[in-house]
Amino acid sequence: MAYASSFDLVKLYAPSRLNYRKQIKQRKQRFVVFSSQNGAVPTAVKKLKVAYQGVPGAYSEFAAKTACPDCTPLPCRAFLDAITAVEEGKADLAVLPVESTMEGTALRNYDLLLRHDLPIVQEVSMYVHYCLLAMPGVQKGELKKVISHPLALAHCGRALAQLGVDHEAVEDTAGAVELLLSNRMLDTAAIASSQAALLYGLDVLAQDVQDESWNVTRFLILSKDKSIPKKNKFGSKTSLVVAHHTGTLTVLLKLLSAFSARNINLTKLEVNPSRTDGPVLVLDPKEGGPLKEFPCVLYVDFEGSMDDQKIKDALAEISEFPVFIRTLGSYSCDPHIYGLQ
Ligand SMILES: O=C(O)C(=O)Cc1ccccc1
Repeated sequence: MAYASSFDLVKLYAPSRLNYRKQIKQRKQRFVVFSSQNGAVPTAVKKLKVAYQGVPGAYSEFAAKTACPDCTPLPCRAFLDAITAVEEGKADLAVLPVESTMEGTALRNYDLLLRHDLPIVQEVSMYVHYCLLAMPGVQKGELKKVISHPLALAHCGRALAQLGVDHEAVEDTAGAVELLLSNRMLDTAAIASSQAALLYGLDVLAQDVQDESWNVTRFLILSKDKSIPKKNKFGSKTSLVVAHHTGTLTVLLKLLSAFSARNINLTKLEVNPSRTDGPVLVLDPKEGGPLKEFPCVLYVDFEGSMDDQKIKDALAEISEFPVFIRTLGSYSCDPHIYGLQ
């Protein structure tokens, strides 16, 4: 299992509830010492650092370890910080959740993809099942509030309505758990994974609290390295953004005709018009800044790589139109849906 090692560590250094922060620190230190004893420092140095938003136990951390089982996950406060960590060379890769079966595209995270120049090098899809967690001994009837990541709150709307308590968004699911612990909140629950319950020593008040049992989130792994990753047995996939100032319908027709003429299979096609907060901003890596403004962009994923001639031909045909096309990355297809255990 991709993340078995982290749970072994949890057992070894199971945090006592009062001393949690200190224990986590010790856990990290012990881990580094452990690495350097086994083949000296290079083992630790060579490990890829994968930046993710959240604290240990966040779903993005599981995605990082699934994509890259030997990596050292680097917790970051916000998704933007994870991206900046890669841009500044503090991490090798960043993990970004971009869509979920229940909520569709995470537009804010897509905005980050568009505004930065970090190619997608891998995709990971994971089942996301949530638990309602509280401080040991707290009963459901004592709850006044539930806190979690906005996506998790959205995925659990029905359970929240049934509970009939307030809810509040915080940075990430595991961060919500940490907040409960550090403030000893006895009237508040967190929505997070069962692994976060284990890791932080909280009680599980309810399991599978998401509205749908089939809840899959797709994460993208970003890198600074611009070379196209090698194909695997499932072939390649490419993500593009097609931005334009003209009629969306005409651009869509042009795109569909160029792809269908070459039997290129689309796996995502989404029209994203500008929102109330202004036009969609897209970085043109050839020109650097400033960001280009568009009233509408299309998100397009398809099977094939930018190395394939028929893909190049299709894009050349679409480019006869006044559109701005940016490749977000060609990467190996991964049709597998991973679980947390
Ligand atoms: O908050 C987390 O744990 C995250 O990693 C973000 C997230 C939240 C809900 C589903 C997938 C990712």
